[in-house]
Amino acid sequence: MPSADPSAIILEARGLCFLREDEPVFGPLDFALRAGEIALVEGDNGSGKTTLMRVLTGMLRPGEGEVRLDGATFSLDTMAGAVVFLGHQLGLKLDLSPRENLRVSSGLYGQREGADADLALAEVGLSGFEDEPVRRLSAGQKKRAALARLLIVPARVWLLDEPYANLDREGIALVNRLLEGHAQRGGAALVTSHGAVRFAGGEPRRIRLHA
Ligand SMILES: Nc1ncnc2c1ncn2[C@@H]1O[C@H](COP(=O)(O)OP(=O)(O)OP(=O)(O)O)[C@@H](O)[C@H]1O
Repeated sequence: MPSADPSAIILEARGLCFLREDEPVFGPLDFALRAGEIALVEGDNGSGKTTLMRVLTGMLRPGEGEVRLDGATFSLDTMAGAVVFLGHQLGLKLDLSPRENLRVSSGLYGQREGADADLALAEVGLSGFEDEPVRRLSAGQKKRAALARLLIVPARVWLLDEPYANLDREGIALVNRLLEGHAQRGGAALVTSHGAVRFAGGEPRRIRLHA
């Protein structure tokens, strides 16, 4: 990951809209996320927070406007490996263990220099559960297993849809710790949350969606 250059825009949306049956779900939306920045995406139920995340990963095509990564127009090629999405569906293979799931993730998205699966699992509080099939883990432990992926893959942009859901107070602090470390390494993140979020670094940037 490059060192943090606070002036470098990593992810940018310009006049971004998503249309469903010609009706806008959100937008037009403009924002620029720089290295080391974390922004909270806010909006009422149904305002399009999850849809925005899906557009930014390339799973959905924007109706209008564009997404830029490092100044280049979005394409699945430029996003691959640079962006990681953690959504309501955690993307875990239930028959595999947390350790095996991390191996699958690094096979698909690459591995950050110096990343270590067991250290990542210890950091998210899953020591002793490394080899347990994921289906036997609690909802909070499953969430932690998915969060460990963030410590393994090299992506500079994290898109986290409701990362605090199913987590206790300690888990919420863990998410904040992961975000803080990511920002310090020069990464950027967009986070949605229904609850109040307290980032250790103070008030987060806010991107507001209107239903
Ligand atoms: N697959 C779909 N087909 C049709 N409409 C959909 C689909 N997914 C979402 N929608 C609609 O698109 C709008 C935006 O949904 P989205 O899930 O992005 O909102 P959200 O802000 O994430 O909501 P919440 O806060 O409730 O999670 C809503 O009106 C929703 O009903």
